[in-house]
Amino acid sequence: MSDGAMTGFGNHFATEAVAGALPVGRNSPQKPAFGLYAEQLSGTAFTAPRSENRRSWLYRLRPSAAHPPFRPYTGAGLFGAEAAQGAVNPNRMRWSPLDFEGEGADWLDGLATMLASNPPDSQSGATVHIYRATKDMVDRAFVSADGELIIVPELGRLVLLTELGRIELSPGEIALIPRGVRFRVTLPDGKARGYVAENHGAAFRLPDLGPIGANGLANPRDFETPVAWFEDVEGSFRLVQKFLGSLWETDLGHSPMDVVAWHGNLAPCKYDLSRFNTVNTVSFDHPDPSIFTVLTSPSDVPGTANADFVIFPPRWMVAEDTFRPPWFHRNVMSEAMGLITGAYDAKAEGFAPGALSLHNQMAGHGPDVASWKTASEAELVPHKIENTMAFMVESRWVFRPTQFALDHAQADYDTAWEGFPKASLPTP
Ligand SMILES: O=C(O)Cc1cc(O)ccc1O
Ligand SMILES: [Fe+2]
Repeated sequence: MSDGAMTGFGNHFATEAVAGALPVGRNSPQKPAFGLYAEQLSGTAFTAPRSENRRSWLYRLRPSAAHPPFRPYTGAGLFGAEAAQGAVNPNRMRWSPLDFEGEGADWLDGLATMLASNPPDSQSGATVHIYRATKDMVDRAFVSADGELIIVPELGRLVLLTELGRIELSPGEIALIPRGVRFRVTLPDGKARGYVAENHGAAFRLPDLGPIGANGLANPRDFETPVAWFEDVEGSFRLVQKFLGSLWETDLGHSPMDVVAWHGNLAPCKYDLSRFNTVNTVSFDHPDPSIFTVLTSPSDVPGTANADFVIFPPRWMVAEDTFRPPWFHRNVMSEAMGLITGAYDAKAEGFAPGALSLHNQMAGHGPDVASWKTASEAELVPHKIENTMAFMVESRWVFRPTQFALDHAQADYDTAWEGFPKASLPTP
């Protein structure tokens, strides 16, 4: 965070870029300072229980209501695409890192929707996108009415210029942008690729820690929310909104990042994944990956997430008499995975940084043959898995590949599990 940051997850923050802009003791004074406009941005129903309630008050140069009608936007051909038509096949799927093609695109036009689950108006499910960008978003902003966004850079830094502040984001960090927050993206390195997990359900929050206790995993104080920042830009400026999976555009004539002060607990933040306090076995067996949950979006079934954002960070492996990598499994939850850096301990080949994999509900998966062989024969001395960071979006809802995803999947992923020797029982 370049211009200062406020720490904590979901805290009630108060910040002003110009002294005196933030009203004291009330939200909506008759005449806000300097002629600013007060606006409430709600992330939950007004009547949501206090522990769930998320909203912020924004004090801006112009009301965000001031714009002409939205018209369809066709610039980002692969973004917002629906799931492919026809029956969803149950196959395990994997995608090599997507190329940077043609003339290049900014962050918005460079988004490709890969996996969609429930329609956004079901207020459940998650959508997984990949971005490839080589241009700054200059005179336009983006907003998703469909869900909050976890942005996961894999290649190149991003600057997220949001209504509520500036976030500088490097690979190894993630940003969380609430539903409805407008932003544009610039590329300090001129080139960027990464993932976006769009959550249509209940807002992400830190998971309960249960017997782990009061500390551990992602600690609240490591989340950083930017202080108020605004740009006073007039002239041609467009806003593209994602709404029910489709893209719409309107002309604003000014930058919507014109919020001079704000307060509340609905705000973007970032988190450095290297701050994650990884907890794991010190005896035997490979624990369930829920111990690596950074953020969770609960559903209406207790313990059954709408979506969990899980990471596989560097860690010591010390388990005795244990097959240490992920076991073979079939999961009632559906798993989309990406790799930010390094290698993943269950896949010796074919899963490079920038790749994506999908193991939907009940798909048999786990270590590939090479990883299984190595781990089955390894001497079980303490071993540190280093220089790696994979992540998983695990959901109770099946992920449906888009047509683009179906057309670009690796052809031979099933061979990852080809050639396991059969167990041989003792002769009776
Ligand atoms: O399938 C995967 O690679 C993800 C995963 C990792 C793990 O350690 C245990 C279960 C699981 O689904
Ligand atoms: Fe899995």
